[in-house]
Amino acid sequence: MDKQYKVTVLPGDGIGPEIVEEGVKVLKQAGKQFGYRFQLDFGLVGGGAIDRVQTPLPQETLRQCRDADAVLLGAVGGPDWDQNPPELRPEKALLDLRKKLGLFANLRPVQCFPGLEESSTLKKDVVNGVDLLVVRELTGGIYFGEKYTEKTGKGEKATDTLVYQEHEVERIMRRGFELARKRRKKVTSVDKANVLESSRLWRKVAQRVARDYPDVELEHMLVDNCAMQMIRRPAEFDVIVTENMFGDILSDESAVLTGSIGMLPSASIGEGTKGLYEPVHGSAPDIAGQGVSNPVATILSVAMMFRHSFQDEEAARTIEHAVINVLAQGARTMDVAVPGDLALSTDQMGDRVVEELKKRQPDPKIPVEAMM
Ligand SMILES: NC(=O)C1=CN([C@@H]2O[C@H](COP(=O)(O)OP(=O)(O)OC[C@H]3O[C@@H](n4cnc5c(N)ncnc54)[C@H](O)[C@@H]3O)[C@@H](O)[C@H]2O)C=CC1
Ligand SMILES: CC(C)CC(=O)C(=O)O
Ligand SMILES: [Mg+2]
Repeated sequence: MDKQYKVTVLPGDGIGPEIVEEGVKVLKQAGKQFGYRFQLDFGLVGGGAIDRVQTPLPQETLRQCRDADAVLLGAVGGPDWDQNPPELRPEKALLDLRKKLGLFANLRPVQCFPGLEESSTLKKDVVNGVDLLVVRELTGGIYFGEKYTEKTGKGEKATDTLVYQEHEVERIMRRGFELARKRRKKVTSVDKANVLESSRLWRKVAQRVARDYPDVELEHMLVDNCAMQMIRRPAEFDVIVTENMFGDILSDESAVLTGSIGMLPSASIGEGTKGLYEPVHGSAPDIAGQGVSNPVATILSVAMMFRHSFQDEEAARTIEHAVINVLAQGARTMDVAVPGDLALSTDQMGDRVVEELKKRQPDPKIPVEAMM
């Protein structure tokens, strides 16, 4: 009897549709190999939704996502909508979706895969062996606080507020410690406690939660220092737990460790198994429509979907190994190619992963300890 799941697919804007197409290919192939029957529902989101139905997150899309076991999203945004008012910004769809689905934990694994050390602009011995996980709080902080602009005698004044409640910090911190337990048992809690009140609460909660995990080491690091250490000695990090905006910025920075932002997947999860899976990058308007974008971040996000939403570590691992193998064979899209490489197009890269996946039957020798 096949395992049945509903997956809502939201391609979005810019390179979104092209990378999602490759993600769906891999989803279908892995589904075939591991005994799944998927119901795929495609929906509108972001700029495309604004153009069609005058809202970035249509009610119908929200319903499709609520109804699904998992959501696969490409990216939203682009210059066409940059001058829109806040309610009509494509990015608002993402914030609303995360909040309304209760997806407070954003997991962003960062690994430098064998062979890609050359693609990083950092020295080989710095990126060698990098394997860290950014656990980013996703439904609080400055992205969700009250914001407004007012006119004053001295010109316009703009306000954004950064608010965290203790329970919001506690649940993300616990998630980070639980994940660290399955990894190398170290949590780096990143804050700006020398300046911000919300960071002082963050640090206090981190210390309290740490008492329940005596087997996990806790270190605190200020975010400015973390930004430096991440490209100075990245292999020393295991799990980084941090608030929404710091996590957003640090995870883009970590792309340098992997060779490209096109290599970074993410899973946004809450209390249950429902999740939203999307690459860390945006809609890349500068390369959209050329068929040169890297679909690996989206494909690895599909692997995370198998791991978290379908609780299928073996299928997740098999997809990840297929990616690792094709990279080891020299398959590269433009963003990770080095001089001498013949860069593959987006769909050629997706096809290579699918072909590699077909070769691998479920492999009992794959270690089952969780990657994240
Ligand atoms: N989750 C989402 O939907 C996100 C959306 N955005 C939106 O995307 C738009 C563009 O934002 P940017 O700041 O330019 O960030 P971006 O991540 O879209 O692009 C930054 C750079 O990375 C490159 N890049 C990104 N993904 C790539 C891939 N898969 N393969 C190869 N190269 C890739 C781009 O070509 C660009 O040079 C904006 O409207 C922004 O608001 C930004 C971040 C996240
Ligand atoms: C609202 C998004 C565009 C924020 C972002 O850059 C991200 O989640 O990575
Ligand atoms: Mg971002």
